[in-house]
Amino acid sequence: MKHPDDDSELFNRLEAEMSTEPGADVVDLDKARSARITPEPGAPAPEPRPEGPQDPAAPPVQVDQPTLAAAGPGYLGRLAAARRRSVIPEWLRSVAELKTAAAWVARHYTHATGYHALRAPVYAARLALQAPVGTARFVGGTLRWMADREGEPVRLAAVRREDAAEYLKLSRQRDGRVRLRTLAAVLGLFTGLGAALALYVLAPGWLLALTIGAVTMALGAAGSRADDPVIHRAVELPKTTKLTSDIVLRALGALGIPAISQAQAKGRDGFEFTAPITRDGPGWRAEGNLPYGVTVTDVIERRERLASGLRRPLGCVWPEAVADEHTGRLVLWVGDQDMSTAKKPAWPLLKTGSVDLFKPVAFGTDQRGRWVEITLMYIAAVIGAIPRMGKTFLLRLLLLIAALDPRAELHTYDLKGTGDLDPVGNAVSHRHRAGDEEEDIEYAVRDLRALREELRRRAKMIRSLPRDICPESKVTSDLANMKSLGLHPIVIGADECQVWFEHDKYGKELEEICTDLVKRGPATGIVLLLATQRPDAKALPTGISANASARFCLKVMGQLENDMVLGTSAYKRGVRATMFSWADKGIHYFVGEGADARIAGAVYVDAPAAEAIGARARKARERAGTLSGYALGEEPQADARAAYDLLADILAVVHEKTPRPWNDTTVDLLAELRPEVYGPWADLEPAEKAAQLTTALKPYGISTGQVGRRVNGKTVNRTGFTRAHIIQAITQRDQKRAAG
Ligand SMILES: Nc1ncnc2c1ncn2[C@@H]1O[C@H](COP(=O)(O)OP(=O)(O)OP(=O)(O)O)[C@@H](O)[C@H]1O
Repeated sequence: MKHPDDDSELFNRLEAEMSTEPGADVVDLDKARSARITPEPGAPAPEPRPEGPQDPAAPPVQVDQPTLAAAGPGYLGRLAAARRRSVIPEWLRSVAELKTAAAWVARHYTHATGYHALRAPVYAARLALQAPVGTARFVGGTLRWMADREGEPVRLAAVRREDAAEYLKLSRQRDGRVRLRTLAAVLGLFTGLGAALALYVLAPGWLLALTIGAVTMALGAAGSRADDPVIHRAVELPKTTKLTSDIVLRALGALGIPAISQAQAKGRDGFEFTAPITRDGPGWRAEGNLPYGVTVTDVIERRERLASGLRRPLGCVWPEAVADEHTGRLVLWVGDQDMSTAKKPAWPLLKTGSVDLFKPVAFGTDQRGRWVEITLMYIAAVIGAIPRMGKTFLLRLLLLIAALDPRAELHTYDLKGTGDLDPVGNAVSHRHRAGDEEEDIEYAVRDLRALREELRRRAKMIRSLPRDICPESKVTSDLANMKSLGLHPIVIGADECQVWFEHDKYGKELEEICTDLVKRGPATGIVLLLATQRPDAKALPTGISANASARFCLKVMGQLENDMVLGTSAYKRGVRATMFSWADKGIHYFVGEGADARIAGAVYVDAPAAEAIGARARKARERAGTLSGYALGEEPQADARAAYDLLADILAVVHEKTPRPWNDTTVDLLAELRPEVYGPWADLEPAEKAAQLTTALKPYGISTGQVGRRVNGKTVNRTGFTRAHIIQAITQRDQKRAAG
C-alpha cells in the first residue's frame, strides 16, 4: 500500500534535489520510497526498540530526515511565498520624493556653479602666476622625453653589471628613439611657431586673446602644486562610513545577547542576512534573522549599545521589527546623520497653501526624510510624553493644520496656561482659553456641553440624510461644504488634558463628554486631540485612551505610559517610545488609523512661524466668511445651560413624597422648570428621554434602575432613581467644596 502523502513528498524531494548543493548525496528514489511504505495490516509490527543503554555498534538515530525533511517548502512553494522587491524604486514612485531629490540636485549644482563663477577671476590670476613654472615644467619634460631619460636607469644598470651586449642593444635603441623624438619635437616646434605666427597675423583679436588665455591657463595648470589646488571644493560632502556586514555583526555581538555572543564565539555569525546591505534614503539598511529565540525587541532595548557597536550617534541607529514577519526579523536602518539634527525638507504648508482635512496632510518626516501624513478627519488622538519633549508643539502643529482648512471650527484649550496655543486660538478659534482657573474650566465645561448637544444633533442629521448623499453614515468633505447642514469639521485640542479629568467638580462630566466625543465624534466630523504629560489612567481615562484612533507618543519613561498612549501590548511588540533619547525633541511613534506604528519627527514650527500661519488661516476664513466666536472677540452667550445645577433642579421638581421617581416624568418636570436647558431632552423618544437622564446622573455616581408602580391596578416598570441618592450627592459635593 502506498502512503497517501507519498506523491507530494516525492514532488518535494525532487524539487529539493533540484536545488541541492553540488556534491550532496544522490538519493536512490526507489529505495527511499520503499523505505517509506507502511506495513500491510496484519503484517508483523517492527521489533520494539529495547530500552536502556544502546548497542555501541548500532548506528546513531538520525533525528532529522536527510534533505527530504530539511528542504521545507519546495522551490515552487518558496517562489509562491517570495516577497518581490518593487521594480521601480520607492523614490521614483513618489512624485513628492522625486521632486525633493531633483530640487536637491539642482540646488547643489546651482550652488557649485555660483561659487566657482564668483571665484573665476581669482582662479585665472593664480593660473597666470603659475604659468612660468608650468612653461619650465613643459620645456623640461619635453627635453627629458627627447633624451629618452626614462630608459636611463636601465642603461646604467647594464653598465653596473658590465653587460656589454645588453648595453649596446639598449644604446642602439636609445639612439633611434632620440632621433625620432627630436624630429617630432622639431616638427612640432615649427608647426607651433607657424601656427602662432599665422594666428598673430591673420586671426581676429578675440581669437588671439582666447588662444593666449587658453595656453596660459594650460601652462598654469601644469605649474600647479599637488598640495595647493587652484580650485577648491564648493561643497564638502559629509563622509559617512559604509555599513558593512562586519560592522553589523560586530555591533550585534556587542549587545550582550547570549545567543548571538555564543554563536560568534563558535565562529558563526549569529545573524543571518536575508538581503544585501543597501542604501535606503540617506542611510543604510540591513535586514536579516536573529538567532532562534532572540527577538527584535531584545535589540531595540539595547539600542544605545548597538549605536556604540556601530560607532554611530544614537539618533542614526534605528532597529525595527517587520510587521508581517516573525519576531526575529530585524531591519536595521543606520542614517548618515542624527535624525534630530539632520536637515529636514521644508514643510510645504509653512509659507503657502491650505488644507482639506479629509485628505492626508504631511506633519512630519520619518528617519529616511520621507513625509509622514495624517488625515485629521475621522480620528480622535492622544499625544503623550514626558515634559519638554515637544508635545505642545506637536498639538499646536496639528491645530495649525486644522486651522488651514477654512471650514474647520476650532476649540483650543491651553490648560498649562503659557499661551502656547495662542497663535491658533487668537487667530481663528471659535472657543479658546489659556489657563486652569475655575472660570477657565467652567468655560470649557459650557463649551463641551454644547459640543455634546452638537454631536447629538449631527448624529440625528446624518441618520436622516438619504443614503445616496451620505452613503457611509459619516460626514464627508462634500457634506461639510453644505453650509445648511452645519456638518463642518470641528477640531478640539486640549493641552495638559489631565487638568480637566482630575477636576473634582467637573472631572467626571468632562471625562464623560470626552469619551462620547472620542467614540462618536469621528463619524460626525468632530475631532478631539488630547495631550498630556502624565499618561496614566487618571490623566487619560481608559474609555478615552482605548478608543483613540490616532496616537502620538514622544519619549516616555516606562512600559505603562508607553502602552497607555500607544495601545495595549505595544511595548511587548517592540513599539517602545522609551528608546527615544532626551535630544529627540518632536520625535515620536505615530500610530494612525489602521496603520502600523512608525517613527516620525514632527515638523518644527516655532511661535513666530505659528503666528504667521495663524494669520494666513485667519485671512482664508475672512474670505470664506467662516471666522467666528473667540477670534472675532465674541464671548459665548451667557448660557443659561451652563449655570444649571442638575441635582438641585431635580430636588426642586421631585416631591419628597415620591422617593423613587421615574426618569421620563422627571425630565418632563425639568423641562417645565428650565425649558432652555431641558427642553431638548423632553423632545426625545421616551426611551431616549430616560437614557438621557441616566447619562446625566452618571458623573455624580448616581445609578438608575427599574422602578415599579401601580397604574390602573397594574404594575408598570420604568427606569427611575432614588431621590435620597440625589440628596446624598449634593451633601457630599457641598462638604468637598467646603473642604476646599
Ligand atoms: N518638532 C520639533 N523639533 C525640534 N525641536 C522641538 C520640536 N518640538 C518641540 N521642540 C523643542 O522642544 C521644546 C519643548 O517643546 P514643548 O513645549 O512642546 O514640550 P512639552 O512636551 O509640551 O513640554 P511641557 O510638558 O513642559 O509642556 C521646545 O521649546 C522646542 O524647542
